[in-house]
Order: sequence, then C-alpha cells, then structure tokens
Amino acid sequence: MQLEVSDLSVARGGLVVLEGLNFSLAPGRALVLRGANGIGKTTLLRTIAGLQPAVAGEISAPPETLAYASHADGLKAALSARENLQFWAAIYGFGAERVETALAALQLSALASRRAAHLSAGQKRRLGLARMLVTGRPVWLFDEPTVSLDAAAVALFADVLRGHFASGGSALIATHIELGLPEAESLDLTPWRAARGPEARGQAGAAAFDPFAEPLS
Ligand SMILES: Nc1ncnc2c1ncn2[C@@H]1O[C@H](COP(=O)(O)OP(=O)(O)OP(=O)(O)O)[C@@H](O)[C@H]1O
Repeated sequence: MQLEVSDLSVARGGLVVLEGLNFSLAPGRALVLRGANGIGKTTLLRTIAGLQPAVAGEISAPPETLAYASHADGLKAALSARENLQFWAAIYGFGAERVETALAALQLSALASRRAAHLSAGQKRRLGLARMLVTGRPVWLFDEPTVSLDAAAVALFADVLRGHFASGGSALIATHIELGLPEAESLDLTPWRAARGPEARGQAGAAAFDPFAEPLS
C-alpha cells in the first residue's frame, strides 16, 4: 500500500505548523522524519493516523491500512504483556498465534506473564512495538520508537522493521536517534515549517486550546 501525502498542511493548537508538504512512501520502504524539536513531526504523524484533521491537502492511504505507535505505548498496566497483545490482536481480528509470534519477535516471551506495570521502560517500549505486529496493517507510523531502548533492542527493532518491509510493509518514523537502518530515506521537514506557526509566535500559540491534544505522559 502506497502512502501519498499531497500539499498537506497540519496544525496544533489552532496554528499551522507545517504547510504544503508532499512525499510518498512505497511498500517495502522506510522514511525517517527529521527536524528540530517542535517543528511538527508528532502533529504530522497524528494527522496521517487520522487522530486530527488536516488543515489542507490529501493523505491517500485508507485509514484501515495504517497503524500508529505514539510516544505512549498504549498499554494497560494491570494486564500482562501477553494479555495486552491479546487485547489488541482481538481488536484487529487476530488470534493467539500472532500474539506469540509478536512476543517472540521482540524477545518478550519470557516476560509474557508479567504485568505491564512491572515491566522496565525499555521492556514496555518493546511491548508497544510488538503491538504493531498484531495489527496486521501494512503502513506503520512511529513517533520516537527507540526511546528507552538499549543498543541490542534498537537492533532488534531494525530487524523487525526489515521483516515488515520484506512482506511489503512500510514505516514512517519520527526520530532524532540513529536507527541502524541505512536503507531508510530521510525527510527533513525544515523547508515546510509554517511561517506563522507556534515557534514563530511563541507561548501564545503553544498555549492555545487543542481538543485533539494527547495528555502529557
Ligand atoms: N496541545 C497543544 N496545543 C498547542 N500547541 C501545541 C500542542 N501540542 C504541541 N504544540 C506545539 O505544536 C508544535 C509542534 O509540536 P510537535 O509535537 O508536533 O513537534 P515535534 O516535531 O514532534 O517535536 P519533538 O521533536 O520535540 O518531539 C510545537 O511548537 C508545540 O509546542
């Protein structure tokens, strides 16, 4: 499934942060979003994921082809690692086999019975990444996926992505961290920074009410 973004403008807190953005992401490919803090990477991912409306422009991929892993891992603290994945697998229409495959892929099988609340930060992050495997969706959107991961887990994540690409999947990844994926293309968002976005206007813009805001974690 090809993701096409055409002439897209996105806003946060009622102010446009990026405007006139064009790019495409083909099956089997990775695109890394770069740009300074606050430029709008999270806002762009949230817009593509359908969590907030675009100000202008087109996003071509049907919503049911997309899966989004935000800063938060989307985990239920009281459920075990396995139960968390079973919850998500049921939502996406998959069964136990897919859950066990995802646990194994992120080296979580030995921790499968541990409550998410008792996992370390990096283990939680691995579980959040395993969640993407039980969606069965081809276009993965990641916001800083490797925060809290040690070097071995970053390499594991790169391996999981390569498996996904080999089966025709793709990934759009906002990160400041080197992923060890030399085959990924990168897109610096700086040229599309809106002239009158929050950074230009200062705190007045950043403090505006945003009904689509994620709670701070
Ligand atoms: N709820 C909100 N209300 C108003 N402005 C917001 C809100 N959330 C974010 N912003 C502002 O929108 C702009 C874009 O934020 P965004 O989180 O998309 O940037 P980012 O590129 O992902 O940054 P980082 O690299 O720091 O994660 C920033 O200037 C930010 O201060």
